[in-house]
Amino acid sequence: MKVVLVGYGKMGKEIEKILISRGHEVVGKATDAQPLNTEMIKEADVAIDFSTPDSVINNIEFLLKENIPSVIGTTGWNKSYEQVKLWVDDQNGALVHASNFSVGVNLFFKLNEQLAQLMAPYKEYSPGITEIHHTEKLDAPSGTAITLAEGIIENYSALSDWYCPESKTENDTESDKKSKNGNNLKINAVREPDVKGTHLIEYKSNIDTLSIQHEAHNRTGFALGAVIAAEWIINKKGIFTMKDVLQLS
Ligand SMILES: NC(=O)C1=CN([C@@H]2O[C@H](COP(=O)(O)OP(=O)(O)OC[C@H]3O[C@@H](n4cnc5c(N)ncnc54)[C@H](O)[C@@H]3O)[C@@H](O)[C@H]2O)C=CC1
Ligand SMILES: O=C(O)C1=N[C@H](C(=O)O)C[C@H](O)C1
Repeated sequence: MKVVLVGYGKMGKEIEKILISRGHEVVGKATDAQPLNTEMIKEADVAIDFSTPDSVINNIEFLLKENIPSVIGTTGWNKSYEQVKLWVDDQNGALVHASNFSVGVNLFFKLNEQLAQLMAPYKEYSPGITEIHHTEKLDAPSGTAITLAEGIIENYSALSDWYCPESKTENDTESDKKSKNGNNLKINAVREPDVKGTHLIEYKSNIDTLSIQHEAHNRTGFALGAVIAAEWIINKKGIFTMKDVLQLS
């Protein structure tokens, strides 16, 4: 397949290696210096976007108008989800998005939901999420941590929402940062040099702590998952997630 890379940073470069190893061709690379344009997508079968929270919505709108199926890995745009869904429907387009494209994290999402169901009756335990990423990351909490929080909240009736004291990009008002009432799940967002992505779920009581963790050792899993999603989305119509690609629903 012929692919346009939208964003050619840490992830764009990793995806290029996987594309070439699977016999695909990169026909365009959009960056902040050279944004998407009609010339760049002329030959493309599909676009893979790992850009920035500020640029991704314009990129999605452009790709839908140009009828190019897209894989969206960029995080930090959850508040625009309903708008994007409408655009996909209106344009009869094709888009697959995921806060995390790695197979390991998608299995971890399932495990997280099952653990929340198991823990829900035991009120002596308090759940919490910690995510650790590299210091260049623009959004906090991570998209993966938000998906994990939603998975807990859906299966754990004592919780109604999440909050993150270090919140950036979307929930960045002072009231969001302080909204730590009893029904809210705390996400700690930690930034350390060169960390690829670690997510820790803990249920703490006075007696003990139960925990599950996913730690990415490199970016290969994210990139491979995104390429598998690109191979899958061609000739489909609608809005999908990695759950659909992996048939984990
Ligand atoms: N869903 C997943 O599995 C994963 C998602 N991500 C997400 O992917 C995104 C990118 O991550 P990195 O590659 O680490 O960031 P990065 O900072 O290394 O690269 C970002 C790229 O976006 C480009 N860019 C900026 N404005 C643009 C525009 N208007 N049009 C096109 N490109 C533009 C920059 O020039 C740069 O090449 C982040 O939102 C991150 O959270 C990262 C890893 C895995
Ligand atoms: O920015 C990153 O690096 C990552 N972002 C994604 C997220 O926000 O969850 C996925 C992964 O954790 C790496």
